[in-house]
Amino acid sequence: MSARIIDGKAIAAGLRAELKEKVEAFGKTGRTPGLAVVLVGNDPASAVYVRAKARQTVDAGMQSFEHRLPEVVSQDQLMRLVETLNDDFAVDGILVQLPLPPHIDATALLSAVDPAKDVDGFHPINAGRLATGDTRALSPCTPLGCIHLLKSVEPDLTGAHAVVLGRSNIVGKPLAQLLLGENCTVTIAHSRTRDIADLCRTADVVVAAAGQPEMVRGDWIKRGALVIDVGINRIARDGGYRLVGDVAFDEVCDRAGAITPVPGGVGPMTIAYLLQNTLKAARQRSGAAAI
Ligand SMILES: Nc1nc2c(c(=O)[nH]1)N[C@@H](CN(C=O)c1ccc(C(=O)N[C@@H](CCC(=O)O)C(=O)O)cc1)CN2
Repeated sequence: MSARIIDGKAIAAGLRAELKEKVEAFGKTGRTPGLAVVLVGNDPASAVYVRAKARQTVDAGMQSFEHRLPEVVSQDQLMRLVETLNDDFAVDGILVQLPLPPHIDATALLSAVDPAKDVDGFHPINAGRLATGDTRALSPCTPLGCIHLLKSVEPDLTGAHAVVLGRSNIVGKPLAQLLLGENCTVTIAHSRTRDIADLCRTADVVVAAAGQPEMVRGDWIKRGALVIDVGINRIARDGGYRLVGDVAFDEVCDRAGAITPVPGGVGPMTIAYLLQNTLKAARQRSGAAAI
């Protein structure tokens, strides 16, 4: 059996088309949603993602504000920029692109973002809202994208055993909360988990967000399980570079019921949900009903 391939690129394009119509409708209230993105330093991958975010924001009919700062920017300068964006009425969403240089205290900076504009969903208030099931939560974009991809194959995940590989604040922990909200039984596994392959073999859903190239092997996967690959790893192969996920794709394809590819799986959904969160923030700030 070969797994169904979940086409995140196409699903994200569909989401953005729907969003554009909602943005147009929101525009009738007299406002255009605005997203501010802060990029620090010269990381080439971050520059690509920020360019894609700005382009897709404008394509969706929203305003894009880009702030590029040199690698040597100070914590104080960044804190002041965030405060300025918090106070700017035209800015509905603020995103600080990660990773930040090591001299920056990312936790302090992300906690300075107004929770109402925190379209990355990284602020402790939004993490708390997600954990308590508060619908006002702005939740992290990659986990939202993962849930959407899973539900495109299996709309009702009730009772499924989901194993999340990785416990980051950005993906693993919020994804576990979202899966609980879908009535899954959730296990979070990490680098200290024992017998991780055996654990995965009990899973109906495996989400790999461990940052380890091709860590999940074919014989870890129960036949018919759904596999979501969050990893994006650039590895040297055949004299060049190749993008691979945290899942050994060809092996897992032989056993899984459905699987996301890398590239073209979870990645495009992250930006689609950033745009969704920006509209949600704009609507909540203007007192309109949440999307
Ligand atoms: N503030 C944030 N920083 C980072 C986040 C985030 O959600 N918020 N996530 C990642 C980077 N990221 C968005 O910022 C992101 C990563 C990958 C993709 C994507 O579409 N990837 C393509 C492959 C592109 C390539 O060739 O590299 C794919 O998977 O098809 C979009 C967004 C870390 N930082």
